Amino acid sequence: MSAPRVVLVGPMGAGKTTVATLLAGRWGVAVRDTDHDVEATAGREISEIFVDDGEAAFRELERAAVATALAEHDGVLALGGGAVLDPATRELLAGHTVVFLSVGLSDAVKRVGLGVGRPLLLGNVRARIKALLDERTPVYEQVATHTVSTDARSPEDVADEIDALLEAAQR
Ligand SMILES: Nc1ncnc2c1ncn2[C@@H]1O[C@H](COP(=O)(O)OP(=O)(O)O)[C@@H](O)[C@H]1O
Ligand SMILES: O=C(O)C1=C[C@@H](OP(=O)(O)O)[C@@H](O)[C@H](O)C1
Ligand SMILES: [Mg+2]
Repeated sequence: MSAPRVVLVGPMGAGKTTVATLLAGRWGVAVRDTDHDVEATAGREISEIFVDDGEAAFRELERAAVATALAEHDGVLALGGGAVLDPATRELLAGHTVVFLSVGLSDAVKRVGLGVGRPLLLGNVRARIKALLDERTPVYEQVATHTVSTDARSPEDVADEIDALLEAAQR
């Protein structure tokens, strides 16, 4: 049975997609991102799925995408920021190496800009991110085997820490 070498979770703007790509390049393994898988399955962008069918429909596609990726992907896997809200997904994550990329409000706001392409940030981006961080941080902590802070750090620096953490865990 294969399992991802590492699964990255955390809020929008934590750098999951960016750091997953960096790590996979370093390790010479494939990268997978459940947001991309959902878009490929639906044949539409995430913002279109939200507008056309609503968030619940997106979450159902996301739940299936995460389950498939956890079962068949053996490289680096980035989840969308809200994937861990699903209890079945949290159960599936048990036993995997899961890194919570944490980010504070001000860095997250800088990184997502106007939030284009992230429908949950429509309106007041700062207020939306604050609410999501408050609500979800305990859930990220619950599923994570490791936590890495990304505030004021480059993606390369974050990837270095994950690399070192996993190497130490294998020893
Ligand atoms: N450590 C970092 N420092 C500064 N900018 C970053 C960092 N990580 C990611 N970014 C930038 O922030 C934005 C969001 O990154 P992304 O990887 O899409 O995050 P996520 O997938 O967690 O939502 C991108 O423009 C990316 O280049
Ligand atoms: O936090 C969320 O609920 C979401 C995060 C997004 O992914 P990123 O965390 O990669 O931006 C994407 O799945 C969707 O817009 C919803
Ligand atoms: Mg992403």
